[in-house]
Amino acid sequence: MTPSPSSTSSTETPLIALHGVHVVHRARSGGLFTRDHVYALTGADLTVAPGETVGVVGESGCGKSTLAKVLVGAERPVSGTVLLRGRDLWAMKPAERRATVGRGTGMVFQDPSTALNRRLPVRRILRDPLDVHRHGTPTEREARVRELMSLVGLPPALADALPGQLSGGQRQRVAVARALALDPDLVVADEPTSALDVSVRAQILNLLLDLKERLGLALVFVSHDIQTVRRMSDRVITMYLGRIVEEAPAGEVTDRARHPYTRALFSATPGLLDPVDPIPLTGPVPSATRPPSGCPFRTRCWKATEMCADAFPDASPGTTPGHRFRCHHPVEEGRPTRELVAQAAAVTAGPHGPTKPPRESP
Ligand SMILES: Nc1ncnc2c1ncn2[C@@H]1O[C@H](COP(=O)(O)OP(=O)(O)OP(=O)(O)O)[C@@H](O)[C@H]1O
Repeated sequence: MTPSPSSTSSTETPLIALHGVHVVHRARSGGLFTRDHVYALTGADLTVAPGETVGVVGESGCGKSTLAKVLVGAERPVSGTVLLRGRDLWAMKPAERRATVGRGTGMVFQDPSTALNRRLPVRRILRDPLDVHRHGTPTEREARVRELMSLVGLPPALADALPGQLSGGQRQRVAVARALALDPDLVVADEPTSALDVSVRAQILNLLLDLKERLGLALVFVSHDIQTVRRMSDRVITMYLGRIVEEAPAGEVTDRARHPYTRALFSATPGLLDPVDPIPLTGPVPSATRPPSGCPFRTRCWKATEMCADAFPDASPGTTPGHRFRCHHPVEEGRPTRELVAQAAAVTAGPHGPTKPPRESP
């Protein structure tokens, strides 16, 4: 999508902007590289404004984690630019990039058990980024560690605990504190609660929202849990097979989304819409090593025509600011989901038969 002022909430410089970003991996099979390539992210354009919360949804393997890693400079695009406060990350020398990314962004990963060094006590885990980036004096670093623990609700007594001695929720609080150590403007949380017990998920989500408000952070939140993404975000990005196909204000994304895939995805989320069957789609998700030409969703889309095979559509604006979609045959404005279910059911009985988009478990 061509970046436009509509993709940020105001005319201020975006905190981070991706322009035409492509990420391609060598495919692996049984641990060995093959000759195939995985098109993990294709032509991604995205801006995040200071203080904004952007949710990212899409089926497994659509490129959400890749997008998250690109945003924190952990994945180098094969082409395209990543601008942090207007500065091109990949045009910088490595040391400058590490410093810029380290101070400007923080990342919270899915599983704190693997993301934290098991041999280091909490105090050392939190000091590490401060030491690496030579933040203040040693005394100030110790004070910052205490401040971070208090910020995320960890009692000081846990400073000498090892990750293995903490509960899952406490470990994720340590991971959040580490992401905040250098006072970043942007935190990217990639499935921050999916490895946690259901009972502590809400606590971690509330912590992230609270910190975001108190510290004025921008938050990019990747999750399979569509309900939560919608509740937490200002804007929701829908991805399909490496492409950003729609971005919409969170209040619009359920039944005012214009991309057929977004509508199908949300129709398959239990409890989100009035009782309505999922929109049936044709066949499985194609392989990311051989994405269909043009619009990658066309092989499953009930609205696809020949033109969808020719070119990936340009971005079209929705009627509200911040709403953009890429579809040759968008869903008509305001068309109820139940009518789309009937429409799709009438055309998806192809050779593969209709399939439901998979229900992603929270
Ligand atoms: N390092 C890598 N080497 C090879 N392929 C990769 C690598 N990282 C990701 N991929 C592939 O790139 C595609 C996008 O992966 P990514 O992890 O970004 O998707 P995702 O939407 O986050 O998936 P999930 O929801 O399952 O975590 C997938 O096909 C994945 O198998």
